[in-house]
Amino acid sequence: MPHYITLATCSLNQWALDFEGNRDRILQSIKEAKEAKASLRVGPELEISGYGCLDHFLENDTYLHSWEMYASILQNESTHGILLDIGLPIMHKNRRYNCRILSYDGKILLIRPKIFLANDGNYREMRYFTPWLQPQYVEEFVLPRLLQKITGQITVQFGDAVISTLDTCIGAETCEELFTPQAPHIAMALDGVEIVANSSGSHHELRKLNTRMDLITEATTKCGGIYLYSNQKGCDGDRLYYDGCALIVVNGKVLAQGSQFSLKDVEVITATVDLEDVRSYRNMISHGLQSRSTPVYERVHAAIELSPDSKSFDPTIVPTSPREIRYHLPEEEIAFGPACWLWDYVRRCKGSGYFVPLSGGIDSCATSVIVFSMCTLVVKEALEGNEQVIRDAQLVANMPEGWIPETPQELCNKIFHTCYMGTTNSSIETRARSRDLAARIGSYHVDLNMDSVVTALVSLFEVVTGRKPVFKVFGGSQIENLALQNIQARLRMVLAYLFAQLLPWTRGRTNTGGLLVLGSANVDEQLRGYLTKYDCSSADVNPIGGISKTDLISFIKFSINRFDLPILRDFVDATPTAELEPITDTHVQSDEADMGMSYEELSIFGRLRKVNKCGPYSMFIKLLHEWSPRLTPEEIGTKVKRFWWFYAVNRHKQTVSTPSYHAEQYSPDDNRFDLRPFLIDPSFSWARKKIDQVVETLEKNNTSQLDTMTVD
Ligand SMILES: Nc1ncnc2c1ncn2[C@@H]1O[C@H](COP(=O)(O)OP(=O)(O)OC[C@H]2O[C@@H]([n+]3cccc(C(=O)O)c3)[C@H](O)[C@@H]2O)[C@@H](O)[C@H]1O
Ligand SMILES: Nc1ncnc2c1ncn2[C@@H]1O[C@H](COP(=O)(O)OP(=O)(O)OP(=O)(O)O)[C@@H](O)[C@H]1O
Ligand SMILES: NC(=O)CC[C@H](N)C(=O)O
Repeated sequence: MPHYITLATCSLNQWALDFEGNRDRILQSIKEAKEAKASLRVGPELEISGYGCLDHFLENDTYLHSWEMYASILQNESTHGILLDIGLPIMHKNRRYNCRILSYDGKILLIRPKIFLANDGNYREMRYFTPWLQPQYVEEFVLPRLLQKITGQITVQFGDAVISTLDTCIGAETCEELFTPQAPHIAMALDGVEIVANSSGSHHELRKLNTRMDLITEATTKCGGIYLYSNQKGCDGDRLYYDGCALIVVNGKVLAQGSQFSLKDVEVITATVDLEDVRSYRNMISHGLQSRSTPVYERVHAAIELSPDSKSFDPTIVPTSPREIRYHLPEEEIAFGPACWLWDYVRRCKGSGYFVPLSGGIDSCATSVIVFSMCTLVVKEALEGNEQVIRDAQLVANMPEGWIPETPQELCNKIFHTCYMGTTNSSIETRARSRDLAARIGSYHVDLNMDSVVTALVSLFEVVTGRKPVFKVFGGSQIENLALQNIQARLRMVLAYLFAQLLPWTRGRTNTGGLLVLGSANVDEQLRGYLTKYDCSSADVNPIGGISKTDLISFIKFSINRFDLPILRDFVDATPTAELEPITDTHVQSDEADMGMSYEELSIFGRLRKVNKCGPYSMFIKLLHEWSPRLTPEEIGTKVKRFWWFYAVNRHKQTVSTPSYHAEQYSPDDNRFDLRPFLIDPSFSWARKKIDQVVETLEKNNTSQLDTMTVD
């Protein structure tokens, strides 16, 4: 006889410290879960405070307000009649824990603290929370008086227990715990827990979703059981975009999957599952054998039924069928992730739109296409009647109630401003590409010449010092050549802020704020330091600062058809150039020639440095194997040494790099992700000696095979 149970999980666009907004989204998700007749609802990690509060988790107010919001949820009778699993930070015995509270009908059943905290890459949970670290251990927790009054309970269980209802058993695993070698769901499954609810705050990274999906499907393929995955979504106040993708999986098969990128603040997914499927799947010898030696969880008994009475067959309850997992292409991830992040950013900071210096090159073009993608998403959602999106669009565009944008171009024209800032070194091609792209996406475009400003500053310098710098092509030194480039680049930044502040005013919008300036330095040029400090790379936010040049080019190619922008073909075909040096018959500036390495090589160096944690010497050894015999050991050594040289001399630029959407595993973001000193001896003298020694030995032996030699 089947035992059908309907379960709900969700993705919520929570915002750090937006206690009331977060509470309202939680209430909405509970409402939708109940409407779908679900008997259990799980929400994202720390959903009451928002996951990304960072050092605000050290403030007692965060704990107080979280309890206050939680109390208002429990008090609200519309939240009764469903088992709730809600995330919030809790103080216990003067220690701060990352917790979930399981409750039913206004009574708390269990507080489950996170056992294994996330503490690598972007995560620093150990800075704010104490890990519970003791699986299966439970203590008593005295409720705050506010909660005592509401629940009539004085103490509740606090620790790693599970909930036993009249018909099934439910356990909680929190985000990172799924990623650990000995994940809690294993012991829980072996001890008879049938439903594992995972509450997460997990961010987007290009090509990462399958790691999460593989872990969940593998967990339930091996252990059997139902896995309910909930995740935060959106920009909650930082460089990360949490990418939702709530999931319901049973015995390795996906039954429901939420969207990874969307502008819906609340997204609930549900599935109806037969508990008997779990029981028969687990009827395997190996499962039975290992269950004899597994630890036993304390059970908190709740006299409630989550599945309807199985004696009376109800033909209206239909089990959900399995479906394929859906993944986006990396190009789609670039189109939608940063676009959703930008929308949250501009609406949450009550901005009037964005401004980008549009050069006619790939990077600022990609930035503009991402803004266009944002407008496409907003218009689609508005036309489908999403009230929140309509309200936000009216506020950002400074339009009256009742206005709904009908095309992405219409919205773009109101909120997106592009500006070509030409000099005598600019070409007609880049100017035309900027103008044509702007016309196609509908942005409000300004085309200006700034030679008079550059000349004014250089003349001032001449008057003060009596010296006149000249470009290298006209006989100047390297130092003069760089200074003349940098002054153009830096003045563009000053003009960008001036125009961003005043353009809305020139368009008659006197009662709105300025525009946010977008930067468009990609991950590779930041890593190499191929940018002028405090030029257009110094902006308010940068949607592509975590994306590699090679991925950006694929994204632009993909966008030609995806967004019907044939003009993008011209951007792809053009050679990347800064256009800061005079063009002569024999000289046209080019990025890769300037940098002394290709963008493809930069991606390889970047990955080895950050992801594989290589220093110069081990990077050289790895590349020796990969690049021989195409390159000689000496050539490989020279490339590696050159990369580390430029990385080190330019590292200081990362300390002021514009906050970027985190997208890439090898991001050099100094402020959150890639913590390094910024005063580094670029010669790496000892590593250099070791590299030279290997090169010398290999050349003496006339071989590129490392295994035929020994090095000290
Ligand atoms: N160790 C250190 N710690 C802290 N700050 C340090 C520093 N060393 C220099 N600095 C500061 O940094 C300044 C040097 O940096 P910066 O002014 O940026 O100048 P710099 O890095 O010397 O030159 C700019 C680089 O960007 C390239 N570029 C220029 C323009 C456009 C593009 C493009 O992508 O299209 C590329 C150009 O070819 C060159 O490689 C120094 O004057 C000093 O103020
Ligand atoms: N002529 C220009 N007009 C407007 N903005 C410019 C111009 N040249 C450069 N910029 C701005 O300065 C940024 C850095 O300039 P740079 O020449 O280094 O371009 P890049 O990093 O190769 O990017 P892109 O591919 O967008 O040209 C550009 O992304 C753009 O925002
Ligand atoms: N909040 C967490 O525990 C997140 C950690 C996990 N490694 C992730 O990226 O999803």
